[in-house]
Amino acid sequence: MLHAAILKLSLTGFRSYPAAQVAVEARAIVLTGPNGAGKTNILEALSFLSPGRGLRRAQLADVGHRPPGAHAPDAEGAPWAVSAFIEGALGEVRLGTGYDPAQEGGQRRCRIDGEAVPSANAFLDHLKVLWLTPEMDGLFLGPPGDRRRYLDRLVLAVDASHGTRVNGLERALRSRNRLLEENGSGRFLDAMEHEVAELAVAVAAARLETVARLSAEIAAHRDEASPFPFAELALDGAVERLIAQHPALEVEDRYRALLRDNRPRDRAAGRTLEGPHLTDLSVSHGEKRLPAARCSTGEQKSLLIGLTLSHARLVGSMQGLSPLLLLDDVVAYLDAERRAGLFEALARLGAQVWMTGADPSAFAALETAARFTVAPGTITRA
Ligand SMILES: Nc1ncnc2c1ncn2[C@@H]1O[C@H](COP(=O)(O)OP(=O)(O)OP(=O)(O)O)[C@@H](O)[C@H]1O
Repeated sequence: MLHAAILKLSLTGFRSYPAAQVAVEARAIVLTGPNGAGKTNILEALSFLSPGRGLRRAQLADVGHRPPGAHAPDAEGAPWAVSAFIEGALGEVRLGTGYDPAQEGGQRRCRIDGEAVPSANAFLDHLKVLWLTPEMDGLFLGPPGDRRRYLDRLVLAVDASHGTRVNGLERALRSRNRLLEENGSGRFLDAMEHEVAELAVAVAAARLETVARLSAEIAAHRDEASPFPFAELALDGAVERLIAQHPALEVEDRYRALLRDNRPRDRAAGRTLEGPHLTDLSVSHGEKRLPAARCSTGEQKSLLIGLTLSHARLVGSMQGLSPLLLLDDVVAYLDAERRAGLFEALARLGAQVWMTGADPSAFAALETAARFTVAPGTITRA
């Protein structure tokens, strides 16, 4: 299998970095430095080499560099850019992305080898970026929306058109809700619900397919010695239930009928009360057969690490190219056995992995890693 890799990364006006450059040739990259030094900022920059708002789900205007002590920035923020020379699915290529409030629209701009592309979706042909951050620790206890977003990122990495589908569904639902509120004509509502149902079934089917593939990937490796528990996954939602119970050809009609029947209820609620926009991803600890939310904090963390590794294997085997992995502050919290298990799993995966931590000694066992020291505004080879 081929392995995607960042060869060179350049940041301009990005978070704590007025300008920074990093050249790497290793499979494992370790960034260490004190709290607040700017380690996560580097991972965030890499996460912008994929669709979406990066691993912090940031507003574009917040990302541009603010010099220390500067007055509060204006709402539009400062321009910023991330550029990476990578070895990807189609060979060596330069991916560039950034934001400039002076440019019309204030959208994120993306380029491949200097040529503008419509969106970061185009990056998926070259590179998949997966991440695990401390903010995801609460995933199993938090609201379903967080798990749905997590699920959709899992799907997006194996099915590049999923983002467009999900956005389309959200737009169509907003239009339906507006029509209901305005007491729009039945004919318009019929047409809108037709669109909602088509997109809803496509979104639910793509999620179910990814969950099935991921479950198969987990099952294929569950007998391997690993310090990370295997996860059992399921989707809980109205359309998923229809897909499980009825022939594929009937599902869209049935969901459309449900929407029609629910009009009075949905109008009163001001939103659509059933559909894949409310689906939940349920995760259980495989050996213990216990919902993840009832596992200990450490077990939940281990489950997430195991899921991330399985997902990375799945993405790699589907694309023939292992993804880039970003592990923010993951290693420090693991005991020695789990740490060794993680390093072994990463070596087997072969993917390029960027890891952060405050304490360099946590990474001592990674003999071939490229090590960098991060301080406010700078990143230097250790
Ligand atoms: N737009 C910005 N301009 C300048 N500095 C910023 C901007 N956004 C965030 N920062 C600074 O970046 C720093 C946080 O960086 P980051 O989260 O990468 O730290 P870290 O090294 O990962 O820390 P920890 O070990 O605590 O996780 C903070 O000091 C914050 O003030």
